[in-house]
Formats: sequence, C-alpha cells, structure tokens
Amino acid sequence: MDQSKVPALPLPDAERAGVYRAIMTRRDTRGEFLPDPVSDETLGRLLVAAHHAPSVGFMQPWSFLVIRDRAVKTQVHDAFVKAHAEAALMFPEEKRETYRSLKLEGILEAPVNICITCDRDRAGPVVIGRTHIPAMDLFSSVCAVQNFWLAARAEGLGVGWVSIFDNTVVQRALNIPDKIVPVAYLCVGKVKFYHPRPELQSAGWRERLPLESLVHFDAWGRQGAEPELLGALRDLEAKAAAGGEIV
Ligand SMILES: Cc1cc2c(cc1C)N(C[C@H](O)[C@H](O)[C@H](O)COP(=O)(O)O)c1[nH]c(=O)[nH]c(=O)c1N2
Repeated sequence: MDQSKVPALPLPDAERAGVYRAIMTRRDTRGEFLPDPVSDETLGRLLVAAHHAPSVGFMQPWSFLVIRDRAVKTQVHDAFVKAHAEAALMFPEEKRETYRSLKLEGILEAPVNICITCDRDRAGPVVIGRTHIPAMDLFSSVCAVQNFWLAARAEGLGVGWVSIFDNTVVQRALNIPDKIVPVAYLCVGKVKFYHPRPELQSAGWRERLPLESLVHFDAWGRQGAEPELLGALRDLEAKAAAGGEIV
C-alpha cells in the first residue's frame, strides 16, 4: 500500500464490530481486580494507545505516572477513604446508605495504578485551538484516558477511574509539580469479569438516559425533526440494552 495515504474505508466487518464491542462492553472496574501482573508489553500498548489520542494544537499535554509502590497507593487510598466519608454526607439522607455500600475504587487491589496528567504549559502560552477555550488541554488529556480505557478493554483488562479525593493530596503523594494537573487516577489490572451494565445502574443509582432525549437538530430544543434517525437510535439502544451487538 502507498504509505503516504491510508484508504478511508470502513474496517473489515470483524474489526469494525470489535471496535464497537470494546466501546459497548468497557466498564468502570472496582471490585473485580486480580493480583496478576500486567505484562510490560500489554501496558506498553495501552500507553501507546493513550499517547496517540487527539490533542488540541497537537499539544500532547499528558504524562503518565505508573504506580506500583504499595506505600504510594496507600497514601492515595487514605485520601479516598477521607473524601468518601465526606462525600456521603453531601447526598440526601435517603441515598447515603446506598452510596456507602457502593465499591468506588480498587486502588490497593489493582496491581498497577496510572495517573494521567495535563501540563498546561507544554506548548507555550498560545496553542492552536486553545486560544479561546482554555480547558481544551484538559479535555485532550481526557481523550488519552479514553484511548487507554478502550485499549484496556480490548486487552481484557479492567480500568477504574477514581476521583473521590482531594487532588492536592494525590499531587503531593505522587510528587507532581504544582503546574501539572492530575487529570485521572486509574486502577488497572486483570479482572474476574466485566459487569454487563454500569454498576451504578444495577445499584438503582441512575438509569442510562434515552439517547433520543439528548439529540437536537440545528438548534437546542429542536428534538423531533428527524424521526428516522431517532427511530434508528431507539432500535440500536434497545439492541444494546438487551446485550446485543450494534453491528
Ligand atoms: C471523570 C470520571 C470520574 C469517575 C468515573 C468516571 C469518569 C468519566 N467513575 C466511573 C463512573 O462511575 C462510570 O463510568 C459510570 O458509572 C458508567 O459506568 P461504566 O463506565 O459504563 O461501567 C468513577 N467510578 C468510581 O467508582 N469512583 C470514582 O471516583 C469515579 N470517578
């Protein structure tokens, strides 16, 4: 093949289905981690996938901290325990017991934790695409997180994002300089299984919203303009909800 251009064709059917399967069966993993190590080869692929995410102005603002040290993990876990207790009190009383019963991290059980950061100064003060919307660099680091998460699903690994802690505590525990923002703290490892649905959904915390209620045409609030597309969305969502493939 001419190396100068990649043909803009759909992937072969099985590969195309695989991409959607990774997207649809990716789960946030907390309680199912196995202690088995993740090979350097596999972890390497996940980091390469993350590093090939899109970024504003090709800024690549991310760095990746690979955390295996029990003492470091314990500091982060301690920060979680404190914030988790504080968070419970922020929910209405009738939801507190459910909140407390949820497993919301796997920091110590996961063999490896990854912190993905954002260096807001990586490409100088003026960045293509960030000139008018400053948060675009943070969004770029989140794109790296999603690439990592989907690649992990393809590898049969679990990833759990933990954000219930004071970020400055995590910043200190990992010795991250002040000017670098910790964007995502991820627990990573082999897992016993994937839950078929988001755990918060199974726990009755929140339902998946009907996609058609989230789609607008040409202007906010114009929601019924394309009944055929909306019908297709309903059918696909029904298939997905029944655990079927969407391709
Ligand atoms: C930015 C951000 C931050 C968090 C999360 C996600 C994201 C995107 N999620 C996971 C979240 O609960 C989960 O994605 C949803 O419940 C949907 O479930 P699935 O990811 O589809 O399994 C998450 N989960 C958890 O147990 N503890 C946490 O602190 C967080 N924090």
